[in-house]
Amino acid sequence: MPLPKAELHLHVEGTLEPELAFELAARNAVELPYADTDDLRKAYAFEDLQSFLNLYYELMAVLRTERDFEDLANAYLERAAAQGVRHAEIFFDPQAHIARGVPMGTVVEGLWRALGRSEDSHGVSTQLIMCFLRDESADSAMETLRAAEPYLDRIVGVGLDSAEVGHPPAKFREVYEAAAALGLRRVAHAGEEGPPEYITEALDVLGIERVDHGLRCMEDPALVERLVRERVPLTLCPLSNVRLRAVDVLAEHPLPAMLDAGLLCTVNSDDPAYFGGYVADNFHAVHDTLGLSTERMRELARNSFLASFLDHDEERRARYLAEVDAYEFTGN
Ligand SMILES: Nc1ncnc2[nH]cnc12
Ligand SMILES: [Zn+2]
Repeated sequence: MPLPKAELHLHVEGTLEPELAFELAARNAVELPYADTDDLRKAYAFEDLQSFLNLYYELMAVLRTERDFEDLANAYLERAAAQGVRHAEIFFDPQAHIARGVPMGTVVEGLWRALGRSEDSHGVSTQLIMCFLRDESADSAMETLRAAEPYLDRIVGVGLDSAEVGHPPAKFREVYEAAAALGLRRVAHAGEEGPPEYITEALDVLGIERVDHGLRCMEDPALVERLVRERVPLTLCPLSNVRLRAVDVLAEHPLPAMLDAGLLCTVNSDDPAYFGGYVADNFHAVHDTLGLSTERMRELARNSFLASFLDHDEERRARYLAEVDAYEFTGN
């Protein structure tokens, strides 16, 4: 039995496995510029975030109907359950779909067909976080927020993703203010490829409660001190960092130093279909390669529930934490 955990940094579109991409392409008569799944997998050699994003957006062309989004989310939830995930806070990128003529309602209703029965079918509780694409305009983000208003009972918060460098958080001040006024929780990718200043800006200007990635905070000791003092969670994605070359090799990942510094770190999979592993694979990789003790692994699992947006259901959070505390490690 895998260690119980929450997954807090997961792009549902990044769970599109090559086999499902081809199945959906056939279903929707979409032509993919790859001969087969092996040929597609050869394209998974990324140089940086942008080279990954190019493929990530290209493959989304196969997602067209509610059923497609339902199948995508169900496939993820089934895998996540097998990896010990008890709770998942799932990102989606509506602008990337709306731009292709797929309305917000199709995306949210489709995802909800899977998420709404996930507890019964997979034993995984879920929440949805709508991300804005930071390389699109602030006006486009605001329009997207307005388009989401009929679905806010299904969306717990907003996030910010896509190409980071050159798109500082402050561009989205108004849209984050509007999101807060609607009662939405706020997170943002910061410090993945971008500088530590983007992390500070996302905290101060956007009022975020969690930092997605946040890797580069380690370049700024005063920022680390602040993140520790304010108990701001970081959603780290170690295998993603290797594949997108934010770190050279996993053995050089700063996670052990971040934990030693007292940061509230969590481990997540980001875009598992593209980066060679789901969340338990990330846990195993950091355990095996970075030599983290079982107590550190338990801390990571505890952190995932402490950092989750389960504030409306503290009883559930306590139940999940008790499961982590009772977990007996066998082998690794
Ligand atoms: N790792 C990542 N960083 C920024 N945007 C993303 N969109 C999907 N995955 C992403
Ligand atoms: Zn991400």
